[in-house]
Amino acid sequence: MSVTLQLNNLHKRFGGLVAVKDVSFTLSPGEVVGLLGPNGSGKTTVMNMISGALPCDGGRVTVGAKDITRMKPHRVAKHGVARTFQLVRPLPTLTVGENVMLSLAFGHKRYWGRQARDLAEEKLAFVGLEGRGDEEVSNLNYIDQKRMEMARALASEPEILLLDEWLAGLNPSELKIGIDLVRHLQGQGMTVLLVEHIMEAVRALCSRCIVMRTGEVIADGPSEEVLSQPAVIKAYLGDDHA
Ligand SMILES: Nc1ncnc2c1ncn2[C@@H]1O[C@H](COP(=O)(O)OP(=O)(O)OP(=O)(O)O)[C@@H](O)[C@H]1O
Repeated sequence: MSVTLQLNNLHKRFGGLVAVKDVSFTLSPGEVVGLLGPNGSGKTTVMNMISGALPCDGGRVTVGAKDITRMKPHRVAKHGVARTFQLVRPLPTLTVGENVMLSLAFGHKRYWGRQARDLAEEKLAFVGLEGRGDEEVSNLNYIDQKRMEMARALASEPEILLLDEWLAGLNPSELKIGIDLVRHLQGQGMTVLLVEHIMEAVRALCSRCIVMRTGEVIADGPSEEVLSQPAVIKAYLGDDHA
């Protein structure tokens, strides 16, 4: 895995609201970086623009030498970028395995039939759902839905993974499983951009954090350093705590 994700002056407005303003940063191959900020600061909008779910109004997104700005999500996936969503959105009429196979059919490389089925099983085993490909999606509890969401993202064989609050809503023991899974991906060299409010997870996984406030990046650097900056504490907790 060897590609760099680069954002240059990304900009997005919704009517009169500037949701993302001149956001620039680069993720080196294999980095796991936290994208933090209070509610409404623009994190998901940034993820949406990288993944092609939202067109940007200005700026550029590149993966390696390839400009992926304004590409549709399925084309972005083909350039090695996958994402999970804040809310798990399985296709309920398909089985667990079929949900993963769908991503294989439209991913980075295309797989069909037997090969897709085998690969889906492999991805499901990786996330801890070994042998459960034929189950109804409705059988899955919350952590297993999260696992399936991760398997779907991994099915497109990404080099860069965008995790949008993937760990949210997990209980403490599930959180540990989730953190371990991301760590495992980290060990394989995956580049990860992690939007997360759970600081335990951020501290466990991210050596670097980028913090946004009202659409702008206000800090970017080593996690411990960034998280102790007065401007960051103020953004989260208000003036009295800075
Ligand atoms: N589709 C949209 N239409 C209009 N406004 C939007 C839209 N999506 C986001 N916004 C606004 O843009 C701003 C940034 O939202 P965004 O969801 O990116 O923030 P966030 O940092 O991800 O927040 P959270 O942590 O709550 O998920 C907010 O003011 C939000 O209300």
